[in-house]
Amino acid sequence: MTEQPQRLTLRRPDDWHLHLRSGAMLRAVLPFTARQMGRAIVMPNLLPPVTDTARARAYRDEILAALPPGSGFRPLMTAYLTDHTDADDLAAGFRDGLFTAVKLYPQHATTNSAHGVTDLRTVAPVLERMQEIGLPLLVHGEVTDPAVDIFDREAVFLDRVLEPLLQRYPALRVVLEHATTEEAVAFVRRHGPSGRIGCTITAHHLMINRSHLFAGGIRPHLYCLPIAKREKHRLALRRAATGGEPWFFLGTDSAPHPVGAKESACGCAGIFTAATAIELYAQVFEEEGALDRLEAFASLNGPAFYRLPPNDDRIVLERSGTVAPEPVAVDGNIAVMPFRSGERLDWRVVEG
Ligand SMILES: NC(=O)N[C@@H](CC(=O)O)C(=O)O
Ligand SMILES: [Zn+2]
Ligand SMILES: [Zn+2]
Repeated sequence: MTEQPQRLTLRRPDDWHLHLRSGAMLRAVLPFTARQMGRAIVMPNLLPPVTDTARARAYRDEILAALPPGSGFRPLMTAYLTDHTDADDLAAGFRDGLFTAVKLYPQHATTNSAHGVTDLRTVAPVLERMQEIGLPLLVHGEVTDPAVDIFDREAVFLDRVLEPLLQRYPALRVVLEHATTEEAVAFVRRHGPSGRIGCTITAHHLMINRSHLFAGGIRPHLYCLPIAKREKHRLALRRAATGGEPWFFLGTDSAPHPVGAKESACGCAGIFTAATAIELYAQVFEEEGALDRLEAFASLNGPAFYRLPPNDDRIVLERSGTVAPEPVAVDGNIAVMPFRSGERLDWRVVEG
């Protein structure tokens, strides 16, 4: 039997799917990510959404101003695709290094998606431009057809929307965000070798299945979109994340909401995992006997897809473990609940 490692040194990871929000919420949650991650793809679903270069610049400035002193964290900005997106403005933002990607929210698919795209045909000129200049499209991959069962919305999206999209735009680079099903894993594997598809996997979808949402009563803090699926899907995601294939990479989809908005008759979708993101992934990789593959998933595969260099510096994790924090104060009596709050995790970040 090999001895368990006590310390783990990793090239500093990045978070390729993150919600930072704005104002007091941003100031409360950003330090957690900035402590661990070198960069993050920052989601644009604010109210109002970040739809153009002017808003993205202002949002980036707000994020930079909220960083702890001396932090080297870099936000990578995204544009929220709408029926009215201006392709020239996006292209200028990409050329100037402001935009790293464009985000597709099918209208009403998830939190703050009311301005999302109603029909992909409307944005055809924008997608053509993106494929021409190499600007990646990030997708929330769920159909919004209310006739489709919520647990099937991702799998149906792959057939009805994503496969035709990849065919119609043969050079468009796409990231399927927050994959939750074995169908998504198979889809990404099938297209992965073309080099044009990436896929983020969250820590929580590696840890919970749909039964956890109802364990002993309804668990609003485990509600997110796409919703957690059956156990067989969780196991497929674990094999994908830990299997060493380069098209799967870390994206927490950490999505903070005030506790009151979660613990409600109509609770918001989103799980706040940023406080212990890398610790959660380390735990999963160790359980799968794949700690040696954590660095590729967390720190190398994402930059390779985005054609960026990996981070130069490193973080150190130690087996002494940690306890996921108590609710994090935001403003007045508003707080946000960390995933696994109060529970013990096996690893802790000690340097970085
Ligand atoms: N994942 C979620 O459940 N919620 C995200 C939106 C999203 O990523 O779909 C949010 O902004 O709260
Ligand atoms: Zn989403
Ligand atoms: Zn998200």
